[in-house]
Amino acid sequence: MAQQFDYIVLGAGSGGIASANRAAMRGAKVLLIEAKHLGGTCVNVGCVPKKVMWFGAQVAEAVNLYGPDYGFDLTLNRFDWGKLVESREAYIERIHGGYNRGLDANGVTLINGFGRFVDQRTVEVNGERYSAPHILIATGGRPTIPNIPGAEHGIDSNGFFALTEQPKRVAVVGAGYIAVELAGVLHSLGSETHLLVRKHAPLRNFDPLITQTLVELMEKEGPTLHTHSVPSEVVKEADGSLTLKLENGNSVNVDTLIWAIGREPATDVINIEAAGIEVNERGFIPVDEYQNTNVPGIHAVGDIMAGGIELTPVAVKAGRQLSERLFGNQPHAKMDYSLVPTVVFSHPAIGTIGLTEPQAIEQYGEENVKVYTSGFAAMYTAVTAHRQQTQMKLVCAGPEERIVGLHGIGLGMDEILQGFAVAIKMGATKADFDSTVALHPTSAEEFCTMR
Ligand SMILES: Cc1cc2nc3c(=O)[nH]c(=O)nc-3n(C[C@H](O)[C@H](O)[C@H](O)COP(=O)(O)OP(=O)(O)OC[C@H]3O[C@@H](n4cnc5c(N)ncnc54)[C@H](O)[C@@H]3O)c2cc1C
Repeated sequence: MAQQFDYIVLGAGSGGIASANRAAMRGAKVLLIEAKHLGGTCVNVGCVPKKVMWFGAQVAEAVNLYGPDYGFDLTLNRFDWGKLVESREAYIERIHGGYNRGLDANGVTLINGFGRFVDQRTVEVNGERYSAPHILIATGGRPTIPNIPGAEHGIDSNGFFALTEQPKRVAVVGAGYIAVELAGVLHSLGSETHLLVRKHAPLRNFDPLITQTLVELMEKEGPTLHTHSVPSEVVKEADGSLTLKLENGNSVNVDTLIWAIGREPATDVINIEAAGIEVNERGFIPVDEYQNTNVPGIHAVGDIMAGGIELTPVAVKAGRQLSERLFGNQPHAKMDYSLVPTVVFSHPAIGTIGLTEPQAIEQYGEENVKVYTSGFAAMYTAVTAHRQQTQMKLVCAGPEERIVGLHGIGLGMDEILQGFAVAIKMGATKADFDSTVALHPTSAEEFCTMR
């Protein structure tokens, strides 16, 4: 006999924990099943450890690039990668504790184990069966490894976070934000770092001003960018090093190779066939605007869903909205996937929301789009020999110049974006930005003073 719950959540990552807690707060009897660690990708091998490493890189930049011109006479003995990892993991442990306390307080039953479907209402974990009228699939994704000879000699982003020693020479393959971030961190912390991308640039789907500035900054400051570089084979040499051979005939020899070429859903291992849940050709689960799969009572949120936005706050919000709809007496609650802001923790950071300039022109017509830009050296860097570019863009549409896109690359952009995202979500126009008194002297003020 299966044990009965109101709601079973498969996967205690960003979406799963948020949904389970909210459902329990609304009175549901909830079972949460997690195969590995509470917090999922974001807390254990994603956003959180990545940001800690990025902060470490910021410290390195302050010491190496900016400190001397601010008058600091520094003698650096060494950088201890192991100590940074130790501090990071201790911080993550504290987050696990917080999650455990939250689930306990809300009365969520947590089981550690790998869940699989038995039928449309039942899952099995550790040999026991559990049933519920509503089941949420929030099992996230896993890194993709290319299908080329020797690919197994490389590691993925999970492997990056497992490194206990700093690689001396490293190649990161991939053009997305994870590749850009990992390469930036490694470079700033002192590894000889190569970033290899298939086409002409990383982050090709960002506004052209951002992509172009990122490439210029990499050319000036590193890491070494290899464009039009498609790996064909990895050879492990007698000295233990790895030679990454490319389709264009070039090769790169490194100690560590990191694949960051994308992520794929893990729907192939949870026996979804037993429940009759449809997946698309890439294995992601299609859902409607209420997070319903094709099977009544089975829902999906986060990285596992087809056509989603693979970000933690998106999974969290979708999970909570679903629980409000199912158990919170809010029958129309749903996630709004429009105007989601995104930050890339590159060097310097990128912040972006809404349409790029080409997207706005396609949507509104060139004659209805007006663009404002601003470029300058961030003040923090401008007083040093190491001046670093900031570039910003506002994309406006229609006679009222509603802001449909805001893009920036520069120091502090990660913290600047959130407030502007609120204004844009509320329908702000260029006149609204102009009528707001600037904060001086900051980089952010440029968004309110563009002419
Ligand atoms: C390197 C990296 C950096 C990132 N940085 C950012 C960032 O800065 N900002 C941001 O917003 N997003 C970032 N992301 C993306 C973010 O981590 C994901 O979008 C988010 O974690 C998705 O949440 P989720 O709930 O869908 O899945 P996950 O968080 O992946 O959680 C899924 C959970 O399900 C568990 N699971 C899987 N199968 C089963 C099963 N059968 N039974 C039980 N449990 C199972 C897994 O163990 C996992 O804990 C980053 C991702 C990576 C890889």
